[in-house]
Amino acid sequence: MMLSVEGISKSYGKQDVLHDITFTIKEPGILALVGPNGSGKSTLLNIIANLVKPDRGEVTVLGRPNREPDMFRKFSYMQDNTVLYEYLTGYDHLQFIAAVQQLDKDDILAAAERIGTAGYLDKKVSNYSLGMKQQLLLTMAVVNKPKLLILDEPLNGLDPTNAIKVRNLLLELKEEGTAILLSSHNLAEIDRVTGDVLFLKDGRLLKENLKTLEQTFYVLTVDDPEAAETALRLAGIPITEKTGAKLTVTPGDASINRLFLALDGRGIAVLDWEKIVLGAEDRYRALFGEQAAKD
Ligand SMILES: Nc1ncnc2c1ncn2[C@@H]1O[C@H](COP(=O)(O)OP(=O)(O)OP(=O)(O)O)[C@@H](O)[C@H]1O
Repeated sequence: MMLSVEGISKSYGKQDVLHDITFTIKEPGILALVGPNGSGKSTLLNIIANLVKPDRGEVTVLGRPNREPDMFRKFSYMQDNTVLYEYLTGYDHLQFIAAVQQLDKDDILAAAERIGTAGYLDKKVSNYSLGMKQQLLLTMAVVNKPKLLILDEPLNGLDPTNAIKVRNLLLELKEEGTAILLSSHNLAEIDRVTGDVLFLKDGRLLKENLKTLEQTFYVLTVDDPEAAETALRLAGIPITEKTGAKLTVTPGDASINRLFLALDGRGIAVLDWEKIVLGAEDRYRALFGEQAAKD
């Protein structure tokens, strides 16, 4: 078990920010945390990292309570850039972490090369752009090669080139056996790195796997829509919409082959077809509405 979050609740005064949040990460992979501004994403990540105390609930990291003093060695938490010191260099920041984590200079340089910060480590953070700060934070998070990596908005402020680099890095880390929990507002990027999404709504979690078959639709254009409707119903394949010659079907567990066979068996010709997989943004709109999607 990489991470277990069990019954976490947190209020600030009368405001119920998190209500009985429970989820686990059992194996290496990427899990995204999504919700509108102020929905409690940072509060939840801060609680997991033991920076904020919950009112109720337990967090265990790699099988041990997150409150144990040396737990900071086991996982990394990338917060926003307010944790950086403007008057120190990037190297100073990494040296501090290396001292605490008992790492050496080679570890620092390897992480800096990997993330692309090596060229400006000797500059003071006050001279960094938003994207450079973001990359330094990421270097600080990966330098100890953690098994569990928690990232709060890792793509903030990155230009497309660096966003692609970070995306590839996340996918590489996953392949190397890292479990990653990240919050992000960039739903298109989430679709590119994972289908596992936790949506935070009104203090409660909705766990979704966006790559499941319920998120997959086929839009078929057929020569005889009435006969096709009957054939698909008989085959137990649900039709969610019918407009003229176009049928939208959700085959569920049924394969696309079965769908074609059901039609072909009755001599119905499929003139055109399109596969549509709903992503994080579609699901976000359905849960939070159009307004929230513009946040
Ligand atoms: N220390 C605190 N004291 C009082 N209220 C707080 C505190 N920290 C957070 N809150 C409130 O809790 C709610 C959730 O805040 P949080 O920062 O966790 O949201 P978020 O989902 O990370 O938002 P964003 O996407 O804008 O970063 C907000 O209404 C915020 O005002």
